[in-house]
Amino acid sequence: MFLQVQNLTKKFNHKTVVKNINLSIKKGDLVAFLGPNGAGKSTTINMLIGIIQPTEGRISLNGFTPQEKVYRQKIGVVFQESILDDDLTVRQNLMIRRGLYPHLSRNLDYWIEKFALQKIIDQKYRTLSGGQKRRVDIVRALLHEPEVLFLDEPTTGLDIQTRELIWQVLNELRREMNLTIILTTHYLEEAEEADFVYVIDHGEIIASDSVENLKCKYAQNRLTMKVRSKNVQLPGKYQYQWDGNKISISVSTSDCLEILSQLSDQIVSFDYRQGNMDDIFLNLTGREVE
Ligand SMILES: Nc1ncnc2c1ncn2[C@@H]1O[C@H](COP(=O)(O)OP(=O)(O)OP(=O)(O)O)[C@@H](O)[C@H]1O
Repeated sequence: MFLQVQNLTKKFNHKTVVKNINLSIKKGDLVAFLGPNGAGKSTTINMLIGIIQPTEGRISLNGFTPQEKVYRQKIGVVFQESILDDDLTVRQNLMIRRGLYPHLSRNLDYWIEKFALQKIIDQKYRTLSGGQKRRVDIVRALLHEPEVLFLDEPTTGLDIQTRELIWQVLNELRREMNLTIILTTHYLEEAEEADFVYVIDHGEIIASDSVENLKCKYAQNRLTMKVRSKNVQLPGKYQYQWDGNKISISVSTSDCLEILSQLSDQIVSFDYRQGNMDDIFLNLTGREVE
C-alpha cells in the first residue's frame, strides 16, 4: 500500500484524541476523513504530515517515515490557516517557495494559469478574498510537485464557484500527476467525491469504505408512495413498510422506476430520496455532522 498507517494513537496529557487508527491508502486515490468538530481529523493529519509526534503507531509512505526528508518532499499541505506572508505579493510568496526546489518540471506560469491567478499575481496576499487566498495556498502546497496533497478542510467558507474551480483543477491534477489527495471535511458533498471515506468520531474510525458501499449499508435510497387503497398488489421481492396509506421501500433507482410503472394507476403521490452522507453519519452515530 502507498500510505500505510498502523495503530496510530495520540494522547494530549491524559486525553486520547486519536485512538488506534489504521489506514491503507492507494496511490492516486482521493480519500476523505469525515467527522464533526473535534473528532480528531486535524490531529490525525498533523501526525501524517510529521508536525505532531504520535504517542503510538507507525506511518509509512512508500517505506519512508514522516521524520525523513524524502517523506516531507513527497507531501504538500494546505492548512486550515494560511501560512503565507501577508505583506508579500502572491508572486513573491510563490517564488520564495519555488526557490527551495531547483529541479521541477512545472514552472510558476503553469500553476498561475491552472488556478487562474493571473489577475491577482502582483497583489499583496493580505488584500485577497478568502477564495483567492485558498487558491494561492493550494498552489504553494503543489509547487514542489508532491505525490500526496493533504487538505485540512479545504473549502470551508468558500463560495460554490471557487469550490468548483478548486475541485476541477484538483481532479485534472489527479489524472495528470496521479496525485493522491487526503482531505478532512465536514462537507458531505466533498466526501461524496472521494474514492474512499474514513468516518471519524471521538478519535476513532467508525466506518471505512467506498462511498457506494457506505451508502448501500447506511444510506439506502428510499421510495415513499401514497396509494389509493390498502389492497394494492405489490411486487413480491421487496420489504414494505406501511404507515396508513403510505408505503416506503429501500430500492435502487432502476427498481424504483419499475415499481412506479407497475403501480402507476394506484399511486396518488410519491417521493424518491437518494441516500446521502448525512444519512451515513446519522445511522452510524445517531447524530448529525455538526
Ligand atoms: N495541542 C492540543 N492539546 C490538547 N488538546 C488538543 C490539542 N490539539 C487538539 N486537541 C483536542 O483534540 C481533539 C481533536 O481535535 P482536532 O482538531 O483533531 O479535531 P478535528 O476533527 O480536526 O476538528 P475540527 O473539524 O474542528 O478541526 C479536540 O478535543 C481538541 O480540543
